[in-house]
Amino acid sequence: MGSECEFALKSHSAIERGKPFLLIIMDGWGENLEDDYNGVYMAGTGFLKSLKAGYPDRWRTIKAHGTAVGLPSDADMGNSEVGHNAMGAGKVINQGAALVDTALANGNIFTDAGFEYIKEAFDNGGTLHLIGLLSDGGVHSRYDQLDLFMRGAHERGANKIRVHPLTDGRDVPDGSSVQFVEQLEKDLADLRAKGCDARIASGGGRMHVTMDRYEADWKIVERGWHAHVLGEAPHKFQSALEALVELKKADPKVNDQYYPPWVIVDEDGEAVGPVQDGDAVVIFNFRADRVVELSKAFEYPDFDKFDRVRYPKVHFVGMMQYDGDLKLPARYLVTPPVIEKTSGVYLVKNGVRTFACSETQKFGHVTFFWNGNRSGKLDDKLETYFEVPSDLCPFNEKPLMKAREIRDAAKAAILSGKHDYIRINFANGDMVGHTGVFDAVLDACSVVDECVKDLVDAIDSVGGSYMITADHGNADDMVQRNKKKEPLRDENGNPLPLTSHTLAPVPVMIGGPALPSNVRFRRDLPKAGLANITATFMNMLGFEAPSDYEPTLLEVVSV
Ligand SMILES: O=C(O)[C@H](O)COP(=O)(O)O
Ligand SMILES: [Mn+2]
Ligand SMILES: [Mn+2]
Repeated sequence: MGSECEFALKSHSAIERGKPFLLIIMDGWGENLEDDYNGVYMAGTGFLKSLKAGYPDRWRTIKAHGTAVGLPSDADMGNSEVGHNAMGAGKVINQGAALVDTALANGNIFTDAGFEYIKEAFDNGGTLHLIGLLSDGGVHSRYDQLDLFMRGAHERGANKIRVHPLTDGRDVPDGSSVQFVEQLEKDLADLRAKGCDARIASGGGRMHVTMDRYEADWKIVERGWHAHVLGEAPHKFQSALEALVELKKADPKVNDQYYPPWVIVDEDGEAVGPVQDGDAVVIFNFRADRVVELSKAFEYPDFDKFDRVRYPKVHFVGMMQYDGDLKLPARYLVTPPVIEKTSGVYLVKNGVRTFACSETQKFGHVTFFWNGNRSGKLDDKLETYFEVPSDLCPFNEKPLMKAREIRDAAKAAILSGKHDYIRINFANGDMVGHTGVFDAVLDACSVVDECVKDLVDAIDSVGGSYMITADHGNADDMVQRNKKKEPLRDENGNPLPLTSHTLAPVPVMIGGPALPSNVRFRRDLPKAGLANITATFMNMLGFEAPSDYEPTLLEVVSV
């Protein structure tokens, strides 16, 4: 971590150290068009609305999407990984999606060590398996990257390819899985025409099969292992399209996110693509959180989270290395972004006592992503990380999620006097927003408003200060729209739900008795983004921020 003095921070000129500082991230909470489809606006969010009266001195918005958070283009919506990385690090980091684009464009993805390793497998007759999220959402993966990679791999010797797609409906509209599977079938047919035995082998919906995160429910990964590796699933079909159509016919409640696992079989009922000894396996997601668990199942000989039944000896790589501390996986195609000297590192070196808390679904966001994709604590003595276990159901069924439990834990931390910096994430706007169920989103946003108010009251009572912000939009727009921004409807006239994040900016609000009255938001940073909040909250903790961080949003005015 370098020498202590390298990390020593100067005191801030106007804000003193010593009073507790509360940082709240409202996940999936953008500032958007105030109409009937804006869940944040339509919900009982009176407290947060009242803070807007602080505009422009203590309430403003910042960018949370596209190039402002290191994504390839301004058409890319923000997401938790890039958002929490930026807020934790104080810098705009060229993110996984962009790094994979570059590696495909300059060809390095096919010459680096990771590819050499899988090539050994298919040069010796092994099948190349590709497992990952099938969409153009650009949050965990992108279809064009998969397509370019498959073609490039075939040109370099992969003669048998099996794709194991997970349907999305979360970063893209529900129902779009059919188009993506059709596109994939077309591209696989092109490969077959070139002599490659290329097929879809198994799949399922991302929230039910394979893509669990933060060990919320290993059963999800187990289902994926059975389908992708063992070639076993309760539902067997001769084509992926048939799987999507028939499974939906059998249960209309099934959607892209929650398709059960399925396997493609030949005329004899044999699975067409189980993973065998000597095969190559690639996870083509670039984002870590939802593929760490599957990576462990492939990589760890002594894995014990479920019975793998069969553990094939394969050449396994990730699109990226998903966890730099665990070195997981050991082999990967593209080197992940290096995120160093994060705010957490500086703050522990300067003695700040931190309490970080969320529920399981967002726990790694305020710890792992926040600390630049580092697992574990930065300092055992100074930091307390507290996880509230999430429910295991679709979150529209329990839209309050664990907001009140997180509030209670944070309140106790504030009142205890044992922590200088309390950092929490409320998952509701995002996790319920992804379900597309508007009434549930209203409950989700209202409970966040209630809990934020309680915590601001607690911070006031101890003379502290607070910053409330968000990582990207989601609940702020719950309808799909045409180019004129008019809502789209189905054949019965019902609005078509928007399950994905939005491109909206997010609000930032600051206050509390410890914030001197002559400190306010400056007016000269109209294009500020999430990375600008880092220097800002370091100021609120009483420090000048490191000089290479994006500038603070604060200024001190003379009174
Ligand atoms: O993984 C998910 O749930 C979504 O793809 C993105 O949501 P997040 O970036 O808010 O986690
Ligand atoms: Mn998020
Ligand atoms: Mn989300």
